[in-house]
Amino acid sequence: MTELLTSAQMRAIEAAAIASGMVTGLELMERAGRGVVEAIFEEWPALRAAPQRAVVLCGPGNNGGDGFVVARLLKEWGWEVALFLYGDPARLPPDARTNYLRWCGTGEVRDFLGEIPEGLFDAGPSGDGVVVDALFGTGLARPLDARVRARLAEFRAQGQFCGLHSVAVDMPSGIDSDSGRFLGEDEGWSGVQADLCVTFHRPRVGHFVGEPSVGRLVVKDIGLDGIADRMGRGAACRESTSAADLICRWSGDLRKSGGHKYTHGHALILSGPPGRAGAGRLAARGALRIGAGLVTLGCPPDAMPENAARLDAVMLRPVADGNALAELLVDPRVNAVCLGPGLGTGAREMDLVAAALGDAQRRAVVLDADALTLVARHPELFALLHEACVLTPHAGEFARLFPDIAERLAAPAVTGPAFSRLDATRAAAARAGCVVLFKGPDTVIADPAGRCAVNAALRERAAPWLATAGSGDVLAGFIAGLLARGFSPFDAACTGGWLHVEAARRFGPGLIAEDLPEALSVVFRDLGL
Ligand SMILES: NC(=O)C1=CN([C@@H]2O[C@H](COP(=O)(O)OP(=O)(O)OC[C@H]3O[C@@H](n4cnc5c(N)ncnc54)[C@H](OP(=O)(O)O)[C@@H]3O)[C@@H](O)[C@H]2O)[C@@H](O)CC1
Ligand SMILES: [K+]
Repeated sequence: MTELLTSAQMRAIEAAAIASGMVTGLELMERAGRGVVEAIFEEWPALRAAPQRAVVLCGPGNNGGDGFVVARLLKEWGWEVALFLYGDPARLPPDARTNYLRWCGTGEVRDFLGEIPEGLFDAGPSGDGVVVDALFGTGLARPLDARVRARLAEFRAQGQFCGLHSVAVDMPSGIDSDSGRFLGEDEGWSGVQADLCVTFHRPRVGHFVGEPSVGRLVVKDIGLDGIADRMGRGAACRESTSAADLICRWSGDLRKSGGHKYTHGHALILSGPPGRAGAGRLAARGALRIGAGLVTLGCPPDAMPENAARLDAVMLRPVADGNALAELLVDPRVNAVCLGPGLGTGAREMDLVAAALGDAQRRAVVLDADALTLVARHPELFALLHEACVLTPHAGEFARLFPDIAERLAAPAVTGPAFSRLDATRAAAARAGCVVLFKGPDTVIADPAGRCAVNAALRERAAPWLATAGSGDVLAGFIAGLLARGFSPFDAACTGGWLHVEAARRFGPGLIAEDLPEALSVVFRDLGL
């Protein structure tokens, strides 16, 4: 797992490091600038071969300070560097001002809003180069002024047109680092995507949620590791607990060590009427493949022949109504229930949801798709949610369940830190009193206590093939299977989500939902299980 930080947490860590005397702000800035230059050469090794051209855009704060360092270091490499400053040099913060003065000893400072010199974007002597955006980083507090935005877009676009790589320092300017959202009324504006974004110490939440328009993200060490631990019991330490975990590994133990089938739990998947039971079967197969010892599909009696013809290892039971479900749940070995995929939203299904949630044992329940619609429609069902439940809404279902939270998330972000998908999911989990997995390429999982994780399928971990019918049904089954195996609701949601993306990535193009459970065995083998 990788820890993600908010901008306030990052500031607290930096401030604590500086206050402890272990490093100065100027040293951190030097390391940051050096990190950016290293990342540029690592990303495009050919740039090392001969001097190139750089256009460096510096802003009025310490992000601009990093830009002055980058400009100076590239100039030392013999590059042609043109530097543009937005803001008054006399008002730069002290470390940025020091680096401004160092730069002034070697090169010219041009006005960011002034004329763009002719031929500026002609590639360097070897036909290559970079445009470095060091206008704003974690200090962005409000939307960019229209002139700044237009000029930044012009720099990026012309640079891209002329074949220069686009590099953002810490965050592409204009994006709020806590939410990944563009600040401003017309949120969709993004200028041109940065090919490379170089951040420091730990990634920020905004690098993984929202729409961070970054081709590749590199995190450079600037010597702050362990600072929160070393600070001991100080306030900065408490402030710097992580905002979220990016799931890079599974969070629970997936190994199966001996025992018999009941040792690994029994998941019950409720399915819908004849002709609509495929979604339930997909969920059931997912639950079985992920390692539940037993999986039963409970379907309306008239759907028995269809399901019997399609199932082997998955067991089948008729479940006519809520009473029939309650009878099944008398067996304490049935320890996880999944409702939603292809279920329907009629009286029987409402009864089933009520029976599953009202069960005295308070066993683990995954609610997806139609079950979420029912819970959104009927406050009496919502009131039955408890801490062993997992809700897996996509954006539409989320808006039906939590309309005011969704509205707040959809409203333009005009000040930083802006309301993020993380904030929204946390608020939803607190209100529902259970784990919420808010689906998207930047899936967020939160529990009612505020614990939060991001399962980002972005950039090198992108899995566009997951946008296929039935893939959500399999995810619900994965989570149900892990709950049956004894994972906590939060770990089941995190691990299920992580494996879902990994399975899709292993299979790749051409993926359909049926392939997801089958691809799990390859993922497990790669994990050494
Ligand atoms: N701290 C450290 O030790 C290290 C920090 N590092 C680097 O520092 C960066 C953070 O620096 P930072 O806090 O100075 O914020 P930054 O992003 O430069 O902007 C602040 C300035 O912008 C202004 N401003 C804000 N919004 C605006 C707008 N829309 N339009 C116009 N102006 C606007 C704001 O003005 P004000 O809001 O006060 O009017 C203020 O002047 C961080 O991203 C990393 O790159 C690294 O060197 C590692 C060590
Ligand atoms: K920037």
